[in-house]
Amino acid sequence: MLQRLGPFMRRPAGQLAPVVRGLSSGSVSIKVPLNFWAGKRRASHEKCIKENVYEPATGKILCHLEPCDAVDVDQAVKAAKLAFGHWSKMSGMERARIMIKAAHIIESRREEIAQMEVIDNGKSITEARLDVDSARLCIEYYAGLANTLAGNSMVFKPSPLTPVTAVMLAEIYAEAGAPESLFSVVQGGQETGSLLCHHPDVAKVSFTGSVPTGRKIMEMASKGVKPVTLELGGKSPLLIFQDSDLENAVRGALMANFLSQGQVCSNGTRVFVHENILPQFLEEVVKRTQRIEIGDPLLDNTRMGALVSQPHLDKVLSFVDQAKKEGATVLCGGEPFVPTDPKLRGGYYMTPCVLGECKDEMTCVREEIFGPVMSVLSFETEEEVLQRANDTTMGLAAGVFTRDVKRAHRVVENLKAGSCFINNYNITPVEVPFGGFKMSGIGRENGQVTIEYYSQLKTVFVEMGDVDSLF
Ligand SMILES: NC(=O)c1ccc[n+]([C@@H]2O[C@H](COP(=O)([O-])OP(=O)(O)OC[C@H]3O[C@@H](n4cnc5c(N)ncnc54)[C@H](O)[C@@H]3O)[C@@H](O)[C@H]2O)c1
Ligand SMILES: O=CCc1c[nH]c2ccc(O)cc12
Repeated sequence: MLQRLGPFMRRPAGQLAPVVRGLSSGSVSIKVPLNFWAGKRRASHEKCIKENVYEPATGKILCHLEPCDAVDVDQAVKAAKLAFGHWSKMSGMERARIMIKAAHIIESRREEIAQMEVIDNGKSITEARLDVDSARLCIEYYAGLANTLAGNSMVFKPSPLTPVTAVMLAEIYAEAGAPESLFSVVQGGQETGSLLCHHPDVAKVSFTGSVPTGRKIMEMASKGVKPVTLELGGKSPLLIFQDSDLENAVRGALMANFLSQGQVCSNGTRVFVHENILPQFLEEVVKRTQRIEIGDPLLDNTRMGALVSQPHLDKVLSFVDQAKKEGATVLCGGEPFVPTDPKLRGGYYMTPCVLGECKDEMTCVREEIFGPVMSVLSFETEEEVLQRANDTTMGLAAGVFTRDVKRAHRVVENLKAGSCFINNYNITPVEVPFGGFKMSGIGRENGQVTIEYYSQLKTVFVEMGDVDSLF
């Protein structure tokens, strides 16, 4: 449980809380360059047009993004190629030691990294601390496997909306003793992304993003016959049967919809509830949704921060308008939210929304919204709900709430999704593979199997005797 304690929370007697310089929303302005390769932060080589990056919590300019052009990308990739040479010559044990050191640095800077992630992304500090813990656990887990494996170097392009914390990770690996450019960061949008996909020295492309962009990535990678891992979008179903523990089903539905302001790929946004328990479910889910504390994401009691950008907030709100036009009922939320604190007034907040009387053909039920909008649908039979749950082009995750173990297993066996949850939702431990069926993606992240997606198999035949020739 220790990993879940933040410095402002209760900790075991005798353990000192780390001293953390606290950031506050609206107080940060980043002037240092955000690209990183060959051992240091770098500006783009050309005086390119800088793009404003905004702090979601306040709408203030946080920093300026200098997109990397072909020369920058080429430098970063060439440097990564050199790093790969050094890294592959190190023993598994040496590589594992560096990874463990990086994990320790992350642990010691937990609060600082989490606060910067909040400023960058807009999510609550409580979630950001858990994300930092996940990152550390992930590195520790793979360090445990590294002893027996070959390694890779990586050039990472973050979303242009959240460019800040990836560079911190690059600095941490460098501090931990990784070869120069083992993990590099190039900033930019689709042009920079496409330069990476096309670069002849990039041997593998791993992409996290939407289905339409994923399709373009696959197309670009196909030109160089490069393998791809695609972690794409979802429209995942959550099935709540009549015999479920209603209290836990409601908790599960909230966890399935409102983490990170609903900006989670695996969210269970199509909530199918058995018709006999629908009124009780709706009453409770609406009551709890209305109680969600929205506001300054750096405050400990905030449970919902700001969405990632103004255009994205507008898009999510327009999905709610469209749902109303198509006949759904807004049971709560779905409105822009203006916090009372004047410094947050330009932030991208909305009230979490529950839509009732949804039907399968509505836009809110068919399309990924990627915001805090739960669509609730009613069902009668198991057979019917399974057919409707699978009636989607995506298949990232799915969940079922029931007290009947046989039903739970039967339902999960028939759900076409990469991660299935029984009586819970959105649990993603690093030991367990994560990835989608159908258009939700290709390949897996996490777990041992992921190693396969980042490795080449080489078969070597050694003849110890004479060649048995037919000629
Ligand atoms: N399956 C997963 O693990 C997972 C995790 C997080 C998010 N997602 C999905 O990501 C989406 C939200 O993220 P988003 O809005 O950043 O997605 P997006 O597809 O708009 O952008 C993702 C990234 O692709 C880059 N990009 C855009 N067009 C490109 C192009 N033509 N060539 C190369 N790169 C290009 C962007 O700069 C960005 O870095 C949702 O659909 C969500 O479900 C999936
Ligand atoms: O938005 C989706 C993020 C996510 C949640 N759990 C996992 C596990 C592994 C991943 O690669 C992404 C995610």
